[in-house]
Amino acid sequence: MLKLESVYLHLKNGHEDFSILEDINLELENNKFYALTGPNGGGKTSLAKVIMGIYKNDKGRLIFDGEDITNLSITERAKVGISYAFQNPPRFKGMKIKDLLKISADESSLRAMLRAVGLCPQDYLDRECDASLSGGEMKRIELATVLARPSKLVIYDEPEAGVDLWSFENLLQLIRNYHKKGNVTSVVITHHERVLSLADEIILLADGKIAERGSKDKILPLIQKDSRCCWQANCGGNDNEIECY
Ligand SMILES: Nc1ncnc2c1ncn2[C@@H]1O[C@H](COP(=O)(O)OP(=O)(O)OP(=O)(O)O)[C@@H](O)[C@H]1O
Repeated sequence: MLKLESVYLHLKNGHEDFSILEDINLELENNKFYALTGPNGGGKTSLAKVIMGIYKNDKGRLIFDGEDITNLSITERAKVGISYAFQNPPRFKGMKIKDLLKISADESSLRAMLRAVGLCPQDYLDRECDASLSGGEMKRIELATVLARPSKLVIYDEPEAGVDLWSFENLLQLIRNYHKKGNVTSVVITHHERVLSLADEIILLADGKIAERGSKDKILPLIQKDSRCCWQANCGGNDNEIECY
């Protein structure tokens, strides 16, 4: 359903150019539940943003259901059925939560959408989507908007981030139920073992490259051995110098 062919991404920070993704070749199958994991900074969010069209890849092609979507905008990709739930959902000062929800669903279902993610409609519908919402509240509201619309591919970027442990299992159940309705491919970017254990397949992304893919039993031991997933405190150099090694 989605095929990435030799995808590269560079990003500029000031005058410096950084290679973020390198020669990504990846095929996702219809109706499968994937976990995308790997070390911090490995490129998971960047890959999700390339698929959603938020970042434009420098080289390579993206094929979705047989159609070349490489040059489609974010809106056009949303229209063909690709959805992305951000790691840090954007805030919209001046916009009420009910207006954000109305983008995905009709007025009659707004209350049910909020209840489904464990928020009381009376407390939230008229609040603004601004910085006054906690990180976990904003994650739930965004999940509600994503799950309210039909998608063929949904990428959830660290749905566990900022969500309390009591609620996370319920949110995960919502994601699973949406997946089980069928005709949808789910990709959950995660560091959470519980999510890894539910996935049909785990994809390990490290250093901007697909390092491995397979079952939890195959991937978890590899992460412990992969030098790119190591703790970098001993990178050489001394604390008064910039250069290491
Ligand atoms: N605008 C940018 N300019 C330069 N480097 C960037 C930019 N945006 C991201 N990066 C770098 O790209 C790399 C990949 O970042 P990304 O957020 O995709 O990683 P990640 O695997 O999602 O990490 P995490 O597990 O911490 O969420 C990181 O080293 C990050 O510092």
